[in-house]
Order: sequence, then C-alpha cells, then structure tokens
Amino acid sequence: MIDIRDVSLSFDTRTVLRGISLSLTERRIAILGANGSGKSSFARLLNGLLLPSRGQVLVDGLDTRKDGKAVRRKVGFVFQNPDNQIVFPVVEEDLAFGMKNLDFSKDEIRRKTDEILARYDMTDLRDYPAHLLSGGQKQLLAISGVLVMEPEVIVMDEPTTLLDLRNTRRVAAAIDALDQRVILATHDLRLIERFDRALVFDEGRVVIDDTPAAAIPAYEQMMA
Ligand SMILES: Nc1ncnc2c1ncn2[C@@H]1O[C@H](COP(=O)(O)OP(=O)(O)OP(=O)(O)O)[C@@H](O)[C@H]1O
Repeated sequence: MIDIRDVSLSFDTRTVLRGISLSLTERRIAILGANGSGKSSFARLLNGLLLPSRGQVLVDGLDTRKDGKAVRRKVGFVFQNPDNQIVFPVVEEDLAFGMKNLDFSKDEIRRKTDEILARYDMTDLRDYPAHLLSGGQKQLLAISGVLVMEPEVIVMDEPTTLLDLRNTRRVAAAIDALDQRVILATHDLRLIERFDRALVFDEGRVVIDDTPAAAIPAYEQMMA
C-alpha cells in the first residue's frame, strides 16, 4: 500500500502539490486533471523520482526519502515518451539492462526476456534496433522493461498520449491484463472506465476521489 501523508511539493517558489493525504490500495487507480494540475509530479512522488517538500510518501512502510532504492524495486515507472526509457540500441539488450543491474542470473534474464517478448508478440523483434520500432511497440518495450524487474505496482504517466488509436488499444489491453497494481495518469477517459478509483487533481489538490463512474462526469463538468 502507498500512504501519502500531508504531502506538498514546491519547485522554488512555485507550489505544485498542496497538503495531499491518501492511502492507495486499489488495483487500478486513475489520476486525472487539466494540464499543469500536478498529475505528473504526483506520479513521480510515488516511486521517489521526486521527493516531497513536506510530508511523507510511504510504500509498504518504506519512506521514499530514505529508502529510494527499495521503493523503486516495488514501484516501477512508465514514462509518457518511451524514448526516455529505452536506453539500449537493441530490444533484447534494453530488456536485459535492468535485470543485470538487479543481478538476475543469465538463465533468468533469458527466460524472462523470452516470456515478455512472447507476451507482447515481439519475439521476432529480439535483435531489432529499438529506435526502429513503432510508437506502440516502443511503449510495449518500455512497459516490458519495467515488468521484467517484477515490481508490485506500476505507475504510468500518460502512456498512450503519443499513440494512434490502434496502438492505444494495444497498450490499453496490455494494461488491462497486468497482474500488478496500476496507477495511471491520463487524459484518455476511456482508458480508465473500468478502474477501481479515480483521483482528479486541480491546482495541486485532489478535488474528486471516487469511482470512475462518478468521477468522470464530475470531471467533465469541471472542465466544461
Ligand atoms: N521541474 C520543475 N520545475 C519547475 N516547475 C515544474 C517542474 N515540473 C513541473 N513543474 C510545474 O508544476 C506544475 C504541475 O506540472 P505537472 O507536470 O505535474 O502537471 P500535469 O498535470 O502532469 O500536466 P500535463 O497534463 O500537462 O502533463 C506545472 O505548472 C509545471 O510547470
């Protein structure tokens, strides 16, 4: 469980998150809000990519400020732009990178690479240059690179924003099928219809915290 205790976040004199307290336990949680409302900043707090200026973020009792490394083992992060996440030139190398860092054995790296490529229909792309993948394939590779590290929770920051409809559907199906808990920031309301909980941000505060069935119409009205 992720426990957010009276968290505020400022950059210099600008406050972007204000006094947020939440317990995140549900399997699928959406983060909604206008541009600049603080979604990305909030998402980045959840695995210690950003640290709160005030308050605490606890992941199963681990404080992101003190236990960043252990927190990142539990909470994986998928960026909006997979180009920010894919660091190696060849698909297989990119998948292996994170696992090598965690000292997975060669056999295990091989097994997990095979498994994840098969899952996303990318077995033929094992030796393919990552920069030549389509946008959807890149995002699936970025998600795969996080999954092979076996996090318990995956935080995603607008993972479909750069994708066309077909690839958005592919990534949506991939998200749907994940066993892990997912916390997803998005502007795509269809993506989160079947989620368990939706948090709507406005000017750094959570102004709606409800089921998507209730939160989506309230958010639409707020944006009208
Ligand atoms: N590193 C930073 N330094 C200064 N200000 C920042 C930084 N990162 C974000 N901000 C500011 O914090 C506010 C919230 O940004 P954030 O990216 O969290 O919003 P968002 O809801 O994710 O927006 P979008 O939907 O456009 O991605 C914005 O006003 C942004 O300019």
